[in-house]
Amino acid sequence: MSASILSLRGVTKRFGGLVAVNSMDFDVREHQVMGLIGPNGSGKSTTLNLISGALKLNEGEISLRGTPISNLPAQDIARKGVSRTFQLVRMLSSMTVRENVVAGGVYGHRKRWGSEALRHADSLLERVGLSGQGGLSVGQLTYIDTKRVELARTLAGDPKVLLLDEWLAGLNPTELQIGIDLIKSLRDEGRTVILVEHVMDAIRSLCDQCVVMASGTKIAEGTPTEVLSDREVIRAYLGDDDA
Ligand SMILES: Nc1ncnc2c1ncn2[C@@H]1O[C@H](COP(=O)(O)OP(=O)(O)OP(=O)(O)O)[C@@H](O)[C@H]1O
Repeated sequence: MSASILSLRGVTKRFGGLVAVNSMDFDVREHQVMGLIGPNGSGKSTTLNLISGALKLNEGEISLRGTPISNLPAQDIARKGVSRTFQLVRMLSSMTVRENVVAGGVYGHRKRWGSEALRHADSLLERVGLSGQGGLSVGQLTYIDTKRVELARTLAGDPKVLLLDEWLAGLNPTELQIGIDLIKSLRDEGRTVILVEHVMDAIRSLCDQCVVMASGTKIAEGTPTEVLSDREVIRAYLGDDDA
């Protein structure tokens, strides 16, 4: 079994009186895909924001290979190899697709400059299915293609731990299969992936482990088959009447 690369212990985030993330504990093992799932508003995106440093914890600790990272600014966490995509894609509209990908590497784990950065951006665009599209303005892209660019941007800094926030949402069945295969290939090349996802087919076929949240708290942990047959998880998704 692979070693733990990322650990959360007692991680708590409050927004005023609301406890969005309540004493979360879990470990993510190296080279695995971990699914963070749960009903709307259960605290999944907030947890990703705490890992990436976009939000600061109220209590607890997050460590990367045993070294605490939760007190670091977001760009330092990215430099250590933890990067994320956003649920609402954030593109720099004055730049081309290729320039957006290059910009994504600026705070990354591995930096490239000049022609090397441009070549690397083109190879990432090819990888996400946007071969030859680097010169387009981002305004010319379809929704799906902006998501592809978002992933290429995140990969530009060579992250070891990739945080995907509903990256597969809104894809049609053909695109979904391509997206699933792409995430599998990222794991196969040695990256660790944490994905927040509502698409259950993707959870089943991609995740080695899942953590299920409800109202900010971890209610189950295990393989997709284990957690998706857990009574408390079914109750959290369907409500008491339907469980
Ligand atoms: N910046 C914020 N300020 C105040 N409350 C917030 C903030 N961000 C999130 N929340 C609240 O924290 C709770 C958890 O939200 P979060 O977005 O983490 O849930 P989620 O599981 O990712 O939901 P979804 O699946 O709908 O994206 C919700 O009640 C949400 O309204």
